Amino acid sequence: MNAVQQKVAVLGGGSFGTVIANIMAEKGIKVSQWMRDSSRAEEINQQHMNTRYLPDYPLSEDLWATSDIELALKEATLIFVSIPSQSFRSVVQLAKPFLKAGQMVISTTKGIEGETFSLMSEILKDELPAAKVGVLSGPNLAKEVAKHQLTATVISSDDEALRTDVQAALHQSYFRVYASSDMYGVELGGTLKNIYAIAAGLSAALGMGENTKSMLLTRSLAEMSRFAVSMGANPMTFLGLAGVGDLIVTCMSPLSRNYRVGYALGSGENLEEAVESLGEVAEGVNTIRIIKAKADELEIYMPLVSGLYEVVFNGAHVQEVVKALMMNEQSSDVEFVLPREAN
Ligand SMILES: NC(=O)C1=CN([C@@H]2O[C@H](COP(=O)(O)OP(=O)(O)OC[C@H]3O[C@@H](n4cnc5c(N)ncnc54)[C@H](OP(=O)(O)O)[C@@H]3O)[C@@H](O)[C@H]2O)C=CC1
Ligand SMILES: O=C(CO)COP(=O)(O)O
Repeated sequence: MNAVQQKVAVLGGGSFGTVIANIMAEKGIKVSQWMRDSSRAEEINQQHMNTRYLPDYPLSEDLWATSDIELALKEATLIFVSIPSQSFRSVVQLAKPFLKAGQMVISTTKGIEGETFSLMSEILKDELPAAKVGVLSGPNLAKEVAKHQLTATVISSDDEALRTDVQAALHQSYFRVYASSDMYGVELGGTLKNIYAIAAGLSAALGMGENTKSMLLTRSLAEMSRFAVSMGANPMTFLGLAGVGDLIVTCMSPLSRNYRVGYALGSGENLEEAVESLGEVAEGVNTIRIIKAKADELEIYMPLVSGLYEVVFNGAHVQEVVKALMMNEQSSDVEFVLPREAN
């Protein structure tokens, strides 16, 4: 089907759901955006704004929002789910009675379900066994996309038709969509980098230099790819937009909510205050806890995650943790070239 003839539904009324829906509405695709708050849906329909999540960014007059999930999903062939990981499964369950076999359902969520250690694609497969599943992830700060800053992302799926349909639906003069078949790697890239964005924000608040930033980013990439490979992902995925690309943007931009939580912690706020003052989702906070538990269980070496966990949840002093990290046994640079054990 021609992209413009598709009917698309986006589940989620936050910053990312809104920009994704808006990209497609701007190019004439029929889009319905579902959100639980009917007054916000009215605001999008009448004022063409989402002032809670994207203040100051005018939206397409063709973007239509509703709080009626059945209506939103009616006749939709492509469905994006842009809901924080903690509520993702419950929203998919809400949508389930209105979905048909063979529909394409794509997660844009960068998090893990703690109780089951499921990525969002796994929740989709679990809840909707007859759907075609994909994930969209990459360096995509919602507020920059809303301003039409030139941006690229990745669509990953085993299903070639899904990849090409999403590329066609989202391609814009300011938005490019690259394809991947490593769904697990793409999804883990987007999820894990949130942890290191908290570490980067924290270090920025403490005045780290450029050498330190570079070391932190590169060792974060080493650690996240080590974890992902031990879970079955392809390390080459981490060279792409969904790996190093998303790590760079999230660790360097104060627009990142995870970076902002880290910055607030480094400026002396406690975790509760930092999350409260943000007022939006920062997936990395839960992800630290979930990944730390998994790394301990599987004995995966993740010194940055362990150190950050101590600082964020156990009140350890950053300087002490940093000193211990720096004095650790020296190791291999790229362990896919020189294995750590061989050093
Ligand atoms: N923002 C960004 O730059 C990007 C975000 N992402 C990812 O997209 C996902 C969504 O993030 P984002 O849109 O930014 O989040 P926001 O915090 O901006 O918005 C969250 C949205 O989810 C809704 N929501 C939460 N729980 C429920 C529920 N139980 N039922 C219905 N709606 C619910 C909220 O509704 P309500 O307002 O009523 O509470 C709100 O509309 C995250 O995993 C994030 O990592 C990915 C790329 C970029
Ligand atoms: O994933 C993002 C950019 O790609 C958004 O990051 P935050 O959730 O930290 O704002």
